[in-house]
Amino acid sequence: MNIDKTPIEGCYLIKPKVFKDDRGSFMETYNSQTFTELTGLNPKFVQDNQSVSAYGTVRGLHFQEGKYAQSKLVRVIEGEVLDLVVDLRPLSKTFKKSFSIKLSKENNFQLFIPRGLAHGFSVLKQNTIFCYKCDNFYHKGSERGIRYNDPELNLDWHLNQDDMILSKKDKDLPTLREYLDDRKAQG
Ligand SMILES: Cc1cn([C@H]2C[C@H](O)[C@@H](COP(=O)(O)OP(=O)(O)O[C@H]3O[C@@H](C)C(=O)[C@@H](O)[C@H]3O)O2)c(=O)[nH]c1=O
Repeated sequence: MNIDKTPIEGCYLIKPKVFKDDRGSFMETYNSQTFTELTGLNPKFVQDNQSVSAYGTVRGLHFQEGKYAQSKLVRVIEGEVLDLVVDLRPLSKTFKKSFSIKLSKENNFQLFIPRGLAHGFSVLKQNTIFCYKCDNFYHKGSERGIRYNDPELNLDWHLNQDDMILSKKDKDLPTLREYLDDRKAQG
């Protein structure tokens, strides 16, 4: 397993070692010991999620706030996505910066997303299966988000606007500016 730093502090790209033989292949999809050795982090994952999406789906940008903030370890087991994070930690050197990477069944890449980042992905192949571990439980009241087409972030989802499929909830999310103003007002 290789772990590469990304431009966003605490966000790592993980490339599992795949063993191939006549039967097929094998890989460790998570090893807490190796993960801690290579990153210095020790997340305690408590929830595993899976979504299936049609080509053109955009999910995000999502995060949970406060005591329900989540780190996530995300991967694709069928199909391909463009996975995208935005740093929302005000004290971070990369505050408001984004990073994206293609995750696919073929490359087996995983992205570790620390708490304090917004996360989303666009689906580049039909019936993509997206799996992820979270180190905190789902808590509806702590869910927050930023609109996928935020004018300030100007994110490239690698999709034509006409092909995009979004939930009503995601279409109605606030812009980054609206979210940050709201966060400031709440103290
Ligand atoms: C995220 C989540 C949703 N749900 C329910 C709520 C809702 O009825 C249904 C679908 O939820 P959503 O539309 O929020 O699903 P989705 O848009 O796939 O949400 C996910 O998006 C990606 C980008 C993330 O980063 C995740 O953390 C998560 O927010 O599933 C749970 O029961 N548990 C969960 O952990």
